[in-house]
Amino acid sequence: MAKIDEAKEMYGKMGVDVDAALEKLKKVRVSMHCWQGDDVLGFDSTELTGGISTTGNYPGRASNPAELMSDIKEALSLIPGDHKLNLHASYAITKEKVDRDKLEPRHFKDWVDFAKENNLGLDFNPTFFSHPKAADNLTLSNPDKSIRDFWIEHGKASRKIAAYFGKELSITALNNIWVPDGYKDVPADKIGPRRRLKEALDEIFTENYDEKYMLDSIEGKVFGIGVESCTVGSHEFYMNYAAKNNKMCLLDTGHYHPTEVVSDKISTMLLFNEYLALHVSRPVRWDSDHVILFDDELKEIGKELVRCDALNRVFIGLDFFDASINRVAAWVIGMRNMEKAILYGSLMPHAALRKMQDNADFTELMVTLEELKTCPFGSVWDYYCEMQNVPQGKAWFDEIKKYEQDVLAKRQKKVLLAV
Ligand SMILES: C[C@H](O)[C@H](O)[C@@H](O)C(=O)CO
Ligand SMILES: [Mn+2]
Repeated sequence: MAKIDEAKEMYGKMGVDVDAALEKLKKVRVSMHCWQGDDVLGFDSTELTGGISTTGNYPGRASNPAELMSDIKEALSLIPGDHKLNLHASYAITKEKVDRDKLEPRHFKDWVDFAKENNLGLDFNPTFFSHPKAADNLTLSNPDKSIRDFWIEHGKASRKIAAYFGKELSITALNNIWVPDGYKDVPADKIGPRRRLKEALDEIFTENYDEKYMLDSIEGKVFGIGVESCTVGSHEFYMNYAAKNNKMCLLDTGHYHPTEVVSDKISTMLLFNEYLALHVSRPVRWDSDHVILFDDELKEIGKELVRCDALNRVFIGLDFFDASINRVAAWVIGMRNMEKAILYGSLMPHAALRKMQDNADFTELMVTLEELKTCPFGSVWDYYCEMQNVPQGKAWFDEIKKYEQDVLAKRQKKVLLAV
């Protein structure tokens, strides 16, 4: 008997329809973040600021649009399904010298063409860091009105660009605002900066866009490097702002206290909001942005998205950046793991489990959950990869090694020759 037939039989005995689970997974577009490919540098700056950092010096970093696109294509060829690409404003492709407040849709036309060629949706993020006007980590909350106005214009420009993506691709684009604003040491005034951030957001959001094309999200955080004592855009700030202004909250799994888990927040957010956005990351002791693994918390997130029937209400994006390993492999590992987590969550008899809980059959609930853990998940995942014409098991890594030898290593050589 083929492995997949054995798996279908075993899952069937647990009350799970494997084919239905695979159909569900096929429809999910995960947003792959472009910034894993170049250590978040973008094309308009040479230094990463904003309280985030990459560590490592693995050879072959993409340093121009052609290289980044080539690496993204390589990664996509090893990831099952059709997805989205998440861009930052710092990745505009233009020969003009254009500052961030003056960015226009045309500066992203090459990305739209790329998305069309590769069957991708696009998401967008204004870039409020790695810029001289963000040098002291105060952008939309800066006491200096001229700096605030610059960033407000950037926020407005980014919404227009996101709406252009949505219209061109017929896939709603998410425009996510994250600002690094905060204070290294105990501030004397917290309500002032938060009021300025609130008013700046109000200005950014004055124009209405068709929700078919673009939706806004706002991303809070506990702290960043250099702004350890106060983050202006905290979780509570954005949760309240979003509720009052009909905006979407974006929960980054690395942006909470170490014992808090985002998987436990999803159901609450879904009860009070039509949509939710995620940045799936892996915090190791802090917001370290490690590559996501198929670990317990990722499985919990996958389970929650499925059992809340929320796969069409949650914008799933990834957010990690590791410069210590092959960057293309990092994308493939993370994207495949996110998909595995959704599949894992789909291979569970949720209605029956819910009934056990409601009937206080906690013993049977525990027994069933434990048995599910040893069901042949791997055979179903391999089958999905085969259906989607991407390598199964570890075979995808052979392709990465070849790409490293043929493409990435040559980039490094070019740099050495130039030295
Ligand atoms: C580059 C991203 O936009 C950034 O990581 C942001 O989303 C974040 O999570 C900052 O900690
Ligand atoms: Mn994030």
